[in-house]
Amino acid sequence: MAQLVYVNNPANGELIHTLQYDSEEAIVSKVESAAAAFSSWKQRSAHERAQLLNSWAKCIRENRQEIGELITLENGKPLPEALGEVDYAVSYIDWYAEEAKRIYGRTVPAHVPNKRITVTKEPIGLVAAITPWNFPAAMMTRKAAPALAAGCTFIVKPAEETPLTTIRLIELAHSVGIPEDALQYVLNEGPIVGEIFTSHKAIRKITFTGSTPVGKLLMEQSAQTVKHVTMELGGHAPIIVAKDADLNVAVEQTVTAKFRNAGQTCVSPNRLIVHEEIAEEFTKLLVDKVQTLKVGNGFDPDVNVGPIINKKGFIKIKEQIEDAVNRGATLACGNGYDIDDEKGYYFVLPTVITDIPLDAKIMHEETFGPVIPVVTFTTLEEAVTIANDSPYGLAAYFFTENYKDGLYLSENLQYGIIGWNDGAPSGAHIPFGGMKDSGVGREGGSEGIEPYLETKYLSVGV
Ligand SMILES: NC(=O)C1=CN([C@@H]2O[C@H](COP(=O)(O)OP(=O)(O)OC[C@H]3O[C@@H](n4cnc5c(N)ncnc54)[C@H](OP(=O)(O)O)[C@@H]3O)[C@@H](O)[C@H]2O)C=CC1
Ligand SMILES: O=C(O)CCCCC(=O)O
Repeated sequence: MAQLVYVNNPANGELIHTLQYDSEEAIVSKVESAAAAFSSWKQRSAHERAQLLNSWAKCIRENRQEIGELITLENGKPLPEALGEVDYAVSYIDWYAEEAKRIYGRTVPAHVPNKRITVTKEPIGLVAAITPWNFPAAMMTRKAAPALAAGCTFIVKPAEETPLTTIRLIELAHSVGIPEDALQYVLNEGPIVGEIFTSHKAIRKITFTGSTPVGKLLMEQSAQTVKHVTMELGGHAPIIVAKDADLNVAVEQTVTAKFRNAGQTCVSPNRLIVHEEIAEEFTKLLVDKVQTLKVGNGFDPDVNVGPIINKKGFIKIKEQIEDAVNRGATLACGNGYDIDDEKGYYFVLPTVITDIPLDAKIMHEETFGPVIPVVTFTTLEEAVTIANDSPYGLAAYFFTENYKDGLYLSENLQYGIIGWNDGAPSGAHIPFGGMKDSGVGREGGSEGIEPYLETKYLSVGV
């Protein structure tokens, strides 16, 4: 009997759908058919690939409500956020449909008169993706759209918590004419699929979004077949609030950035580093705002913060809160859970922690939950030291009205994405990715198609 995948609603634990795992033989066979589809897909003109991507985007827009509801059902995020994710996911397809037409080569002046030198770009081949549950639509299109635009074929393993969104997006792609073999999904446990993807020679690139330990493992495994990799891994974003910051803007943007997706976002702020002279006022404004957030089922129109994806995620959050309290921290608001272990749902009240020592776990480990600690600083140098004291380097934010301080912070924060008076810097048109343990490579922007291309150099003697 084939093993089953049970997809449950994280807001109430109810079973939504049951799917069958692909056997290992079936996964290999899908990989091989996707590899075989490469020669014909890459021969389609860039304009034809772009047209097919545009048709896919149009079709997703026509089914926006259905996909949004699917995301809320299997991921738990509030429906308006899920619909926003559908728009965000489509924006990657729009962007790369256009970028498909701008894959330029160049001619190079030769060093001798009797040579002509050209450099061209070619699609890398079959790309395998492993995606997480926190943005089941956007993390898939952010990888599939540039791959298909470049002329690569694509196979994806979605997270076991949220496979339905991926499956539906792929069905829609096929319905508009993207060839079935060129865009496929597989279902099985992460380690099993990871092993097959990384060892199979036909796969030329692995693109992954997920935890840092799994990313490191995939990089190690990919070394055996010298695959290209893009790794979008964990984060531990600081927010620095300078004493001249517009506090209302800083609070508004902190709350939006922190509590979307119940804090389960790699660019979610994980530490607030606030100037000592404004810390009391800022914290009061923050706590007042956080206490207005309503936690519950994402289909309830009043709800702002949905459930935690699963028990493992909940335990990590609870341990970080308990560790902070054991070290003498104060819970300025929050401090509550609504969980049912038997049914399988886990809600965490939005929590602000103060009086916390710098060596507390939450100050160093990714939380992936609706909890944020506040620490204070005296000088900007000290704020930067605290902010950079992390193995991660994905996103950092700061709020200041002072131009010189802003330049100092943007130049000294060791992070790939910087938001200056901006808690929402993401977009299909910008390069998203991190430094240090947060990963390798960039997704989005003109940078996001390069990793799907090989460079070929032709020297002609004349
Ligand atoms: N950068 C980001 O955006 C994300 C960061 N995280 C961080 O990771 C923590 C744990 O979340 P979790 O979902 O367990 O993250 P994982 O990294 O374990 O899962 C992400 C994806 O990787 C797959 N996977 C797991 N193990 C392997 C493996 N050995 N080889 C190949 N693929 C694998 C998963 O498959 P399967 O579902 O089958 O296990 C899933 O599709 C979170 O609390 C958060 O801190 C998590 C998700 C996204
Ligand atoms: O959390 C992630 O996995 C990536 C963040 C996706 C949302 C964004 O692009 O801001």
